[in-house]
Amino acid sequence: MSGPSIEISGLSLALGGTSILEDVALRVAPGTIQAVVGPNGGGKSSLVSALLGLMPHRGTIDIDWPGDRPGVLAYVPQSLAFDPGLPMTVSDVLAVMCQRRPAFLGPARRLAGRYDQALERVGMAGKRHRRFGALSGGERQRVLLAQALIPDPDLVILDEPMTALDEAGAVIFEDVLAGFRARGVTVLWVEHDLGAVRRLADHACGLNRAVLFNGPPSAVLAAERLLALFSAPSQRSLREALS
Ligand SMILES: Nc1ncnc2c1ncn2[C@@H]1O[C@H](COP(=O)(O)OP(=O)(O)OP(=O)(O)O)[C@@H](O)[C@H]1O
Repeated sequence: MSGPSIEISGLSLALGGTSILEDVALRVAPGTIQAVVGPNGGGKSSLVSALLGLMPHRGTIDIDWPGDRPGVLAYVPQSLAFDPGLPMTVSDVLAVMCQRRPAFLGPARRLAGRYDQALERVGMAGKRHRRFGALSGGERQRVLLAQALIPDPDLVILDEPMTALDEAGAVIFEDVLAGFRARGVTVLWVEHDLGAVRRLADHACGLNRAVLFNGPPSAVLAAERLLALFSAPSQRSLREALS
């Protein structure tokens, strides 16, 4: 199965009485890599949470899977809230994130063989039995990326997956993304590295409470738009100014 399309319309979300997202509309075509860029606190992770069904919101999010059944979704979180003292191995963490059966029973048989393969893909071969809490930040990030490869996803949601990755890790990430593209996986990718977005995304959406722009990176990531996106005091007036 190839990836689904995503249609977000009229999405508004408030937290603690503060408006976080306002009337967000975004269409992601099947099998494309859609980046979401914007300033800290601009609502990118909140958009991801709404997409994952984790945050109450107004408006609609339609994921249109090809075929007659929903496909497989993988999610790479921005970070994992984790007590580094917990006696959990890399394998345990993969089991917690990739399967419904309790992690203490070990990996589901159907997935067990894929752990080593996924860890090797992200340059973590042989580290399956290491304590997760003892890994470096970049190594943990690689494990988070590896867990998204295990279920063979049709839709992948990445929330700042390059954070903490070194140069070799960034090359691996780019290769993983190329693999998703080749398989027709739909990717929604929150990212701060605008150079990577320019190189790798099909479309880039500028989000700061509202969508300020969306289109091919070469067309929309121009200096004046980025300045507006990252310094805007009033998003509504900017959106009008940019349209
Ligand atoms: N539970 C909450 N209650 C109140 N405000 C919240 C809550 N969670 C997030 N926020 C606020 O919502 C806003 C958007 O946060 P979000 O994490 O979506 O931004 P972001 O664009 O992903 O930022 P970053 O680039 O820093 O990761 C922030 O101002 C944040 O403080």
